[in-house]
Amino acid sequence: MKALVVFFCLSLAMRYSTCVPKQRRTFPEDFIFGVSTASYQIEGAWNLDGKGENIWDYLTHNHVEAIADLSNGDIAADSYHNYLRDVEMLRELGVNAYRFSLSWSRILPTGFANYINKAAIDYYNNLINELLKYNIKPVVTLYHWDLPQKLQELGGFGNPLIADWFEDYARVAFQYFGDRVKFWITINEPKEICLDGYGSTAKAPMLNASGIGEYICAKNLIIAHAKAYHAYSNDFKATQGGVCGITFSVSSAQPLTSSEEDAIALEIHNQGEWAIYSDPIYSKEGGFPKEFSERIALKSLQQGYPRSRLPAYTEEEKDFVRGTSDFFGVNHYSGSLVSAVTSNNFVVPSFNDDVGVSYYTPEEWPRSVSSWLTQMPNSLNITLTRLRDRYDNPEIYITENGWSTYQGLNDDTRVNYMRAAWESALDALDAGINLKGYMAWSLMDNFEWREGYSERFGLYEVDFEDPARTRTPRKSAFVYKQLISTREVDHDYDPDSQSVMTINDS
Ligand SMILES: C[C@H]1O[C@@H](Oc2ccc([N+](=O)[O-])cc2)[C@H](O)[C@@H](O)[C@H]1O
Repeated sequence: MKALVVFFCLSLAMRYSTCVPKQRRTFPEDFIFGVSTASYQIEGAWNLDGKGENIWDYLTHNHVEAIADLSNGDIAADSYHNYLRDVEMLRELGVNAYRFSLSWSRILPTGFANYINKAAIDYYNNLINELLKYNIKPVVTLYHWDLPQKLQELGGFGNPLIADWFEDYARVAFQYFGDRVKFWITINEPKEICLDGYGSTAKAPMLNASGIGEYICAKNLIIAHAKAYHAYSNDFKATQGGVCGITFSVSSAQPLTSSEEDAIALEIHNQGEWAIYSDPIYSKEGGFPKEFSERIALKSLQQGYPRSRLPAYTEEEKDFVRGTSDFFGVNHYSGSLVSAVTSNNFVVPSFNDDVGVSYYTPEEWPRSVSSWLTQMPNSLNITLTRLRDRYDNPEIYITENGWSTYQGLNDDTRVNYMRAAWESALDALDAGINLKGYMAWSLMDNFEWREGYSERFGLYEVDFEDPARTRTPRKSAFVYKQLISTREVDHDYDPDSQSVMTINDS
């Protein structure tokens, strides 16, 4: 009888794929499930207990109009005072990792390592100890965009000395927290720091040195990362036994057509968007990607510059940087189709003009409330496959992945997006991609940079009108909790967004 049913189902399945129950696949036992946040976006306490000013404090206080809702991160989710509740939320979700960042200017108020702020050390020690009490692995980012303002006034990532300043800061972090922190991420998203902050006005410090600033930053930043990596591996790794790496934002891109021109456009896009940051570390050749470098060199000459706007890596620098990461951190959100056909209406010089491609997102792809974030089918797997093929299957952690909504607890669009991402991650695992963990962005609503609080990325909603900054789980929080406890994606599970979260500590 059973055989008959299976036969009946299988033959029908050829026409109606829904007849056969979808096979549930399982994430590996040792898979890391976490959530991510960043210091400026959640901590608040912008000037308490000796913290120094950073570039987001400076921007939001001196150019109020730069933020969509005229807000700032002065209080944000007030995690400086609410970290115990934050850890309680992590226990509710059942995650085994929490990615957060250290505020450089809280630890070193001047930016330099001449003076260490004890209150900052106490704050992060308390948070780390609370996490470890519940077996939650601290995944610590040293730099998530909040540069001390004093260092910005000295040029920030435009000044090659940033590499020394960053190494000094990293050493302080390793020294004070490395006995308990075993997973370090030096820098979050080089592209957003350099292109948005130095090549345009999308993020602080809004330098807008278009076509030049982003490339100077690209090299200085990666050398800074490498200095911190070497400091860790030379002086801390043997005794502390952790890993150290870096995280890139890598969106998903496919060619719009099967033409050779679009294939070339896709490769140039990939080189410009992320490989100019990751090739120096992960490619065998080292240094900036060849075609992109040649393209900028040629354009620079045509534009009358006596040398390329993209600074070169010396052979010594290439050797210093190559191999400086124990894993590949990926922040993945969105995707698009890339075409060689462009309007050529770009500012000159600029990164957009240098890349010279155009982007298309089909109408049917779901859209979030963020202009840049759409749900491309199978996008995570496309991205991970590309990284596997380019860099010989490195160990990969998804360090951010998430979706924005407006305020409200019923976040079905986020649930759909995350389930699709998890299925895509399972596809990647099935294909032998060396994926070790997934961290959702974000644990809770927070200050979304120039969008302020108008775009919400939290699994937990934060009431920013409430002085207590009450946190309430959204539907997606329950769905993520279900995924973590079963390690399977259950598309039928439909939690009531008002249900109460419980803690099942093991
Ligand atoms: C929502 C989070 O975005 C991260 O940054 C970005 C920005 C843009 C893209 N993109 O694909 O265009 C990806 C990631 C950021 O790291 C985090 O802080 C959040 O703001």
